[in-house]
Amino acid sequence: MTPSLPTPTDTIFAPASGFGRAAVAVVRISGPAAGAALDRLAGGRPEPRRLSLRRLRDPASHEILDQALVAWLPGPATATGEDMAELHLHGGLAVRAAVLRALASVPGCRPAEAGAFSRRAFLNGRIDLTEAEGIADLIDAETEAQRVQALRQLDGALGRQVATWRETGIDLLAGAEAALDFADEGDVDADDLDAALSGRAAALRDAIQGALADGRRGERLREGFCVVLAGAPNAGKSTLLNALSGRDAAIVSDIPGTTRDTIEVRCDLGGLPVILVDTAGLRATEDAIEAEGVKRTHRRIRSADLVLHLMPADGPAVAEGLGDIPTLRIRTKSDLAPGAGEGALAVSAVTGAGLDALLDAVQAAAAASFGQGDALVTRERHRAALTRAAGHLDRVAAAPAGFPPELIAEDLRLAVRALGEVGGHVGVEEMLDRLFSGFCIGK
Ligand SMILES: Nc1nc2c(c(=O)[nH]1)N(C=O)[C@@H](CNc1ccc(C(=O)N[C@@H](CCC(=O)O)C(=O)O)cc1)CN2
Ligand SMILES: Nc1nc2c(ncn2[C@@H]2O[C@H](COP(=O)(O)OP(=O)(O)OP(=O)(O)O)[C@@H](O)[C@H]2O)c(=O)[nH]1
Ligand SMILES: [K+]
Ligand SMILES: [Mg+2]
Repeated sequence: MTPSLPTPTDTIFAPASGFGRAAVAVVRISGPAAGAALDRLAGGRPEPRRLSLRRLRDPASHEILDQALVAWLPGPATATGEDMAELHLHGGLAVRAAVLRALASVPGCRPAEAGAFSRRAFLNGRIDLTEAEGIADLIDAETEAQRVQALRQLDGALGRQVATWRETGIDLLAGAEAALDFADEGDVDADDLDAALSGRAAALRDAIQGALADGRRGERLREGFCVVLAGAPNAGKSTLLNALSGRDAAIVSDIPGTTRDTIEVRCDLGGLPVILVDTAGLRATEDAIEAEGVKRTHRRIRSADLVLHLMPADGPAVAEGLGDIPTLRIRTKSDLAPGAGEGALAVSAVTGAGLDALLDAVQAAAAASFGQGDALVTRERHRAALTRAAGHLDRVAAAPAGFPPELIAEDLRLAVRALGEVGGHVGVEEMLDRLFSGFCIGK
C-alpha cells in the first residue's frame, strides 16, 4: 500500500499553533522518544489519550517551566502512526521557547521541519497523498467553499475514487497478464478476453474522463475566481477595487497612470474565493514603466476568469472589447452623469450606488464558474496523472483484435501506475498478488 521508504527513527517536535503570543500553545511530539520526553519534562506519562495537568520541568535544572495539560498518545493509533505526545502550554513566547529548548535536550529529539508530521503520517500509511493535500488545503482555506472542498479531500473522497479506479485497472492488468501466459495453452478464449477487456478499459477511461471534464472547477476553487478590473487611465479602477473589497489597497489619484503594477485583493463573496485585480490603465504611452504596466494588464486580462471593463459615465462608451474573456461593461462615476450608460451596470464609488448589484453579478459569475456538485480533481498533479491514465486506457480500448497482448498489458501497467501516483502508491506488486490468488495457477 505505502511506499517502502525508511521509517524515521528520530523524534520530532514543533509548536502546532503558530509562533505568536496566544492563550494556549500546543506543542506536538512524534517518534520513538515521545514517551521519554514526557518522562523527562512531565515526570511521567499520563493515562493514554487523556489530558492531565502537570508541572513541566527542565530535565537538567529541574526548574519549573510551566503548568500544562499533557497528553500521551501511544502509537500506532495516532495521527502520524508513531508514539506521540502533546503539551498544551500557556501561550507566552518565553514559556514556549523554554519548553522547546528543554525538548531539544532530550536524546533523540529535534525540531520538526515544515510538514514533517504529515510526511510521517503518509510514510506510515495513515493518509495517502491526496489526504495530505487535503490537510494543506484545509489549513489554507479562506472561504467556506474552500473549506468544504478541502475537508472532502481530507476525508478521502478523491483518494477512494482513484483507489477504486486503480483496483479496476489492476483487475484488467491481471486479466491481460493471464491471457499472455495461458492463451497459448488454450485455457482462455483470446477473442472473448479481448472484447471484455476493451469494453472494461473503455468504461474506466470514460469514468476518469468524466471526472476530468469539470471545467477545472476544483483547481479554480483552490486558486480563486480571478476578476480583472481594466479600462482607460482614470476610469476609476483603483477606487472601485477599494470600494468592492472594503480595503484601502490601491492608491487613487486624479493623475492618469497612477497604477503601474497589478494589485490583488482576495475576497470572500458569499463563501466563494474571488481575487480582484487592479491594473494599469490601458493607453499608448511613451513612459517605459507605464508601458510595462500596460503589458502586465494585457497579460492579466488573458488569464482572467472575468473582466470588468470600466468606462466613466461622463465619458464616451468604448466600443471595442478586451479579448474573448467573459466581460462585464461597467459605467463608473455614475454620480457625475446620472442616467448615462443604459444597458451597462452603473456604479458610483462616491455614493455607493450600484456596488451591491455589481458584487451580486460577480458572485453569480463565480458561482456559475465553480459549478454545481463536488469537484474531485483539485490540483494539476491529479489532472496530469489522470489524463495519462485515461490515455493509456484509451489505447487499450481502441486496440484492434489480435493486437499484441504484451503491448496491451504495458498500457494497463502504465495506467495503473499513473492512477497510483495520485494517492502516492506506486508499484504493481498488488497486481501480482491478485493474479496469483485470483486465477487457479498453482497446479
Ligand atoms: N490537540 C490536537 N488537535 C488537533 C489535532 C492534533 O493533532 N492535536 N489534529 C491534527 O491533525 C487535528 C485532528 N486530527 C487528528 C487525526 C487523527 C488523529 C488520531 O490520533 N487518529 C487515530 C485515533 C483515532 C481515534 O481516536 O478514534 C487513528 O486514526 O487511529 C488525531 C487527530 C485537529 N485537531
Ligand atoms: N465622482 C467620482 N469620482 C470618482 C469615482 N471613482 C473614482 N473617481 C475619481 O477618479 C479619479 C481616478 O480614480 P482612480 O481610481 O485612481 O482611477 P484608475 O482607473 O485607477 O486610474 P489609473 O490607475 O491612473 O489608471 C480619482 O480622482 C477618483 O477620486 C466615482 O465613482 N465618482
Ligand atoms: K488615477
Ligand atoms: Mg489605478
